[in-house]
Amino acid sequence: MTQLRAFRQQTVPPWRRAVLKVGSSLIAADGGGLSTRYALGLAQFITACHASGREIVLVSSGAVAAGRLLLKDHSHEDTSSAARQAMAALGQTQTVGLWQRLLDIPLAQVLLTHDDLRNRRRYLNARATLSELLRHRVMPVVNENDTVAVDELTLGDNDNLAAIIAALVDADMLLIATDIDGLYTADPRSNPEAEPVNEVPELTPEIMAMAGAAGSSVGTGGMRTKLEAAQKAGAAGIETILFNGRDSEVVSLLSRDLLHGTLLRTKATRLQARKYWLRHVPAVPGHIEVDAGAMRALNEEGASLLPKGILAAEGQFQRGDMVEIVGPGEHGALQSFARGISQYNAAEINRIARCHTREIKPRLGYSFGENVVHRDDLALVRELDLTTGDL
Ligand SMILES: Nc1ncnc2c1ncn2[C@@H]1O[C@H](COP(=O)(O)OP(=O)(O)O)[C@@H](O)[C@H]1O
Ligand SMILES: N[C@@H](CCC(=O)OP(=O)(O)O)C(=O)O
Repeated sequence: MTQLRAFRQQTVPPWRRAVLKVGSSLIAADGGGLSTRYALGLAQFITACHASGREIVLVSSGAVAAGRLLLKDHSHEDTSSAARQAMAALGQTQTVGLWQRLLDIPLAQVLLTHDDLRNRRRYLNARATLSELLRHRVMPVVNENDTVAVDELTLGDNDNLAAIIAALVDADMLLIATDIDGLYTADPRSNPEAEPVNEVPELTPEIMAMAGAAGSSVGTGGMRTKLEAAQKAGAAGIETILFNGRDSEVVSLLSRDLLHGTLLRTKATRLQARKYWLRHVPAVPGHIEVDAGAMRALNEEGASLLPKGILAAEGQFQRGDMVEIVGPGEHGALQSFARGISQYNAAEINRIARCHTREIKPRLGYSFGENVVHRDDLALVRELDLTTGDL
């Protein structure tokens, strides 16, 4: 490739929690199996972030590329789903092993499919697991569960998965490490005139049209899936940066929040994005009725809803459903004052209503946590300007 114009240096917006996506091209460079060559610099970056109290969820590709060499009769031509899935299963342990060797941080392997994340209950379960891991300062290492995800494997879409995970864990930033310096106005591998794009204020169709396919034999989605990921993250109010994980200087500068790459901004704020979502997810029939104390705590103190303040649940809703929350209104009538995602189904709520949180487990035999509706999943009617509040 001829010499391209360099990206200018810019400052990375402040962040505390980020999803770092590392492409196959970085940990298993073209056909050669796993290698520490580029992973080492990225591991140093992760270590520096961890040491400064930042949290990283690592979305690491590379299982197929790593597994390919380990299959006895490995053949680059054998691209059947079953062969790629076998490679992925074999390569996955190697990939996590590689990161564990390079990092003195406890790692937890998390394998997910897009289907899992479309299912509300599994989405909540994944979110609870990831936040518990982060709370314990364990770094989740996420990949697609290739063994069962045929579509995803053909699409090879860890970029989009990383964006969904960023929204799931409420990250401040999505960091995508790849084998090229950033976004160019065209694929520089076929267009030597391509210009670097340092900053994208908004992902317009013109920007999306700049993206071409993958550049290496192991990478899959190319720039297109990275821009799609930035779009998804942006809709959730999360900004994305694209940088070259092969360039040790670029990676080391990133530890000092200096970027040589592309910053993809978003106009949505995190709060707006969440409120938008809470406003647009339809509530299921039914509600949770709370007492005056809980109503006040939710309305005035920004509290989560605990079982203690709940009087009853009405309807047949499931864990993960969006439900109305009602409390005492004027003249003894019930008033709908909030809505949120319930962590328990209606029957479970009726068994734990009025209880102290420590009673949840003894009563149900299990627990999905102390909050029936977490503050992050709750919007007050007055914030949403939804209705007059009448049921
Ligand atoms: N407009 C563009 N700007 C930069 N890279 C592009 C562009 N269009 C396509 N590409 C290609 O996308 C590749 C990165 O994607 P990919 O190979 O899937 O990597 P990864 O394994 O990191 O996901 C680059 O190497 C480059 O050839
Ligand atoms: N899940 C697959 C690859 C998925 C993928 O998106 O790959 P890449 O384009 O290199 O990020 C694997 O681990 O090999």
